[in-house]
Amino acid sequence: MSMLQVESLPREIAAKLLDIGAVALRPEEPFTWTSGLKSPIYCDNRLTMSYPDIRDLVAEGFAAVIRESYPDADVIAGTATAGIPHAAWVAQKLNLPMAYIRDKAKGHGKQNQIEGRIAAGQKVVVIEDLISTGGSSIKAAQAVAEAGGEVLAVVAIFSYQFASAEKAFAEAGVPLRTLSGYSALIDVAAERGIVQSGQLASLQAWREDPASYGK
Ligand SMILES: O=P(O)(O)OC[C@H]1O[C@H](OP(=O)(O)OP(=O)(O)O)[C@H](O)[C@@H]1O
Ligand SMILES: O=C(O)c1cc(=O)[nH]c(=O)[nH]1
Repeated sequence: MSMLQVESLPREIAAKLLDIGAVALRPEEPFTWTSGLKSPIYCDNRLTMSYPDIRDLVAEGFAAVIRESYPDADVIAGTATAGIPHAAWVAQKLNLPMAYIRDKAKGHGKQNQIEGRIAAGQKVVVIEDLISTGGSSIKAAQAVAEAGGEVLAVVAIFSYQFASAEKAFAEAGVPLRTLSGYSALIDVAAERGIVQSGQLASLQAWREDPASYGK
């Protein structure tokens, strides 16, 4: 692949998500998110698994961020389920151990929440596919901390960049880095004529107050 330009990743990844139909707009029948919020948009980053060039672009992006900002990471830990494959690809690129974090401990077997090894004191980068409220990945980071790991950051493919999510990460003391996000997505979608200028204001207003949408 050609030289990776981290600065151009937000638009590049947003364009790829649009290319593969990962972004669905459905204002007439809002999606229900994992947090319970209703949304006119759903971004299915799981589809990137099916495209080797796109999943490799994502893995290169993650690897570049980790090499640059978290070079002393000991473990790459994916959030279950959608973060797991991306964690595996970047751990392989960086030749680092990998683990994954379930949303809750198993009710049988070893009753683990974390699978794989995270030893006390190890520095961990958590890989997530997408940040809406941030609730899932903050919970995952807290599980790592309870296991004795030191969370260096959550690094995600995409964030809706809600102010409330940024506040939640700040309050939890968990640094967040993302490869792409809603602003880049809306810019590229507008340039392509996928969203019309008349829809931009309502998409912007939705992002400023997502909790009120559909109420
Ligand atoms: O920032 P949040 O508000 O927590 O939302 C984002 C989370 O929601 C999705 O997971 P989902 O619960 O759909 O499960 P999956 O990863 O197993 O598909 C996504 O993969 C993130 O983990
Ligand atoms: O918040 C969620 O559940 C969510 C939103 C979204 O756009 N994509 C996704 O996979 N999950």
